[in-house]
Amino acid sequence: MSPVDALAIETDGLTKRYGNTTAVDDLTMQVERGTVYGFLGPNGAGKTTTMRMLTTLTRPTAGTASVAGHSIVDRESVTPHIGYLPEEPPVYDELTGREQLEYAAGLRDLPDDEASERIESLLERFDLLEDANKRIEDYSKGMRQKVGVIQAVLHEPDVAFLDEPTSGLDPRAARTMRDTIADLADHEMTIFLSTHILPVVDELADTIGVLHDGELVAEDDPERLKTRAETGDARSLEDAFLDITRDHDDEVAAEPSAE
Ligand SMILES: Nc1ncnc2c1ncn2[C@@H]1O[C@H](COP(=O)(O)OP(=O)(O)OP(=O)(O)O)[C@@H](O)[C@H]1O
Repeated sequence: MSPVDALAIETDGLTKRYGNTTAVDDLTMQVERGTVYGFLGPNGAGKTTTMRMLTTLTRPTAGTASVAGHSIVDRESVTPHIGYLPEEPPVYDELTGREQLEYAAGLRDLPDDEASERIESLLERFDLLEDANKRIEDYSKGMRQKVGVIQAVLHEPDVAFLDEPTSGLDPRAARTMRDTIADLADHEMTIFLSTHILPVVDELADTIGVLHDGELVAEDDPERLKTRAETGDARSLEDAFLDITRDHDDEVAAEPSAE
C-alpha cells in the first residue's frame, strides 16, 4: 500500500463559509485507514460542517478532500464507501427498527441474506431484538441512536463518520457502543468520531484533532496531547482540551486588531 492509499481521509485547505461566518477555515488533515480519529472542538467549532462536507452533504467553499480515495465532489463514488451517523439519526418514525434497517440495507444494495444476518447480529449486540418490531415513533432517544449507528455501519463502509454516537445511551449501551467502535476499527474500518464526551475519545482514538473556530489547532495521539509541552507533566484529556482551546482564544485576543 502506498502512503496515499493508506489514507482514509485527506483534506487540503478545506473551507466552508456561510455569509460572513467561516465555519471551517483552511483545514488540512490526513487520517490513516483503519484508525479511530477523535475530532474534538467547542460548540460551533465546525465539526459538523466538516463532517457534512466529507460525507458530501454540503459543498466546500474552497479546498479539496478525498475519502476512501475518492474526491468528495464525486458524490456517487464516495457514498458507497462511507457511513454517517449525524447528530439526529435519520430514521422514519412510521417504520419499525427492523424495517428501518432493512430499508437502509436495501439502499446499500446488500444481498438479503447478508443483510438480515448483520441486522440480527447488530440488533442483538445492541439489545434491541425485543423492540425490533416496534415502530420507531415509540422508541426512546437511546433506541433511536442505536438504530442510527447500526444503519451507519451495516454495509461495512471503509469510513464511518459518527457524530456523538453515545448520545442518549445508558452506561451499558455506551459500553457496547465503545466496544463496537473498537471492533470495527480492528476490522480495518476507519472511524471519524466527534464527541464532547472526552473519555470516549481518550479510550478509542489513535489520533485526536482539536478544531477551534474552524481551524485545526492541535493534532496528536492522546498520550502526547495529554503531556504538557512546557513541563512534560501528565494532564487529563479534559485539561488538555481546555488548555488548547484557551491558548487559542488568548492568541486570537492578542492579535492586533485589523481596524
Ligand atoms: N447552515 C448554516 N448556515 C449558517 N451558518 C451555519 C450553518 N451551519 C453551521 N453554521 C455555523 O458554522 C459554525 C460551525 O457550526 P458547526 O455546527 O459545524 O459546529 P460544531 O463544531 O459541530 O458545533 P457543536 O459542537 O455545537 O455541534 C457555527 O458558527 C454555526 O453557526
